[in-house]
Amino acid sequence: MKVGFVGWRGMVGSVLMQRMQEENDFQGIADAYFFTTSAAGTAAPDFGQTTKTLLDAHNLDVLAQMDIIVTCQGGDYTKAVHQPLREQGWQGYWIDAASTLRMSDKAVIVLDPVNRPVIDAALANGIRDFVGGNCTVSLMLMALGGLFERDLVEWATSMTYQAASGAGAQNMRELISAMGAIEAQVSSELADPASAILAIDRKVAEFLRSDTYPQAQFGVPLAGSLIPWIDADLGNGQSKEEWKGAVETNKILGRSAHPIVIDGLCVRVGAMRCHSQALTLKLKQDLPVAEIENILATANDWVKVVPNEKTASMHELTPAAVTGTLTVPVGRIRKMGMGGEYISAFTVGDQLLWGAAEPIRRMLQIVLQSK
Ligand SMILES: NC(=O)C1=CN([C@@H]2O[C@H](COP(=O)(O)OP(=O)(O)OC[C@H]3O[C@@H](n4cnc5c(N)ncnc54)[C@H](OP(=O)(O)O)[C@@H]3O)[C@@H](O)[C@H]2O)C=CC1
Ligand SMILES: N[C@@H](CC(=O)OP(=O)(O)O)C(=O)O
Repeated sequence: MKVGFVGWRGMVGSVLMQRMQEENDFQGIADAYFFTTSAAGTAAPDFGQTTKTLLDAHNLDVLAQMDIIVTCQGGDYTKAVHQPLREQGWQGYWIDAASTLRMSDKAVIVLDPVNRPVIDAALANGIRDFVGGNCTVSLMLMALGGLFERDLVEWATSMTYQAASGAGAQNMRELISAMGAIEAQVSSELADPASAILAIDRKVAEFLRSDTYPQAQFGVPLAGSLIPWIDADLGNGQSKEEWKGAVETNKILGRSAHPIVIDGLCVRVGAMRCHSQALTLKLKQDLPVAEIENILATANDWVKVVPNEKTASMHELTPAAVTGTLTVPVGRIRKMGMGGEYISAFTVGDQLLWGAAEPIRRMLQIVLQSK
């Protein structure tokens, strides 16, 4: 099988390459090819493949020679290349991290620990386009998939705390720069234990509202603040990120015809690469918390139920604890005051791993093993 990689050096692509190396995935690929939109003909990364130069990612004739194309290049690239390639008769597998094709009837959203039967049925039916889900959706389903799998959820609402990485590499840099810039405003006052906290606070507030605060990427301050809107304004009061929560979840679960109501608010916070979300779920039954925890804990190999206690929650249920790992902890599970069917949950996950690269990596393995 000839496998072409596009977008391998971007943030998501780099995490994908890192994971493929960790899992020795390249050993199972007879022929790997690396593409570029900017530097065709220069040296390719060395993952043991025979072709050592980068190929032009816009050359349809070269792309058409691939059996599988894996792209983390982004939605504009998918828009420019996917349809023309299909129109010229290419029958290969297209595995994509971008959102462009997710809601297409000809594409499946992949998250195999949750929807392997949907993926297998699609492969059997000749589907060739497989797309990773929105990071927030994938992480929510990795955490709470057990309840959805057993059809126990009547409705769910999520309030998210999304990391800077979801907006891109430059946004992560801006967050760190802004953190440093805030500290620099008041470093002398901080060094003096006798300085007045309200004077420090006033200086920080002035800086947050000033033109010198670094905000070229986000447009407004993130460090020392938050941004209660992610992605496009759909014009109906909902953000596109919030819309994805419902449509993608139901598509992943293969129940778009009988959708579960899912809605919430998506908020950007000053975390680096872990998305967190607080959920309220109405279950169809009044189940004991221990049974709910057991259903969640046994749903896949990566979810980890954190006891609803202060110490465990503070140490195990945070971006600081989870970043860079494949573990998806879920905790703060308790019955809410509204009644026995209403439960709360809080979950954290690395949005570059299960939120982006890992479902793509695993889908490539599934296709390779199906041949
Ligand atoms: N960020 C996220 O959280 C998620 C992103 N996605 C999807 O993945 C797509 C890619 O996202 P992301 O990885 O953040 O994008 P990046 O901006 O990091 O990378 C995209 C491309 O930019 C080019 N590029 C230009 N300059 C550089 C540089 N200095 N370092 C690395 N690459 C550079 C590369 O293409 P070339 O080599 O051809 O020049 C690279 O493949 C998104 O558009 C989105 O569709 C999906 C889920 C989550
Ligand atoms: N929108 C997500 C990141 C992302 O890339 O999402 P999508 O793959 O659905 O475009 C965020 O900002 O956190």
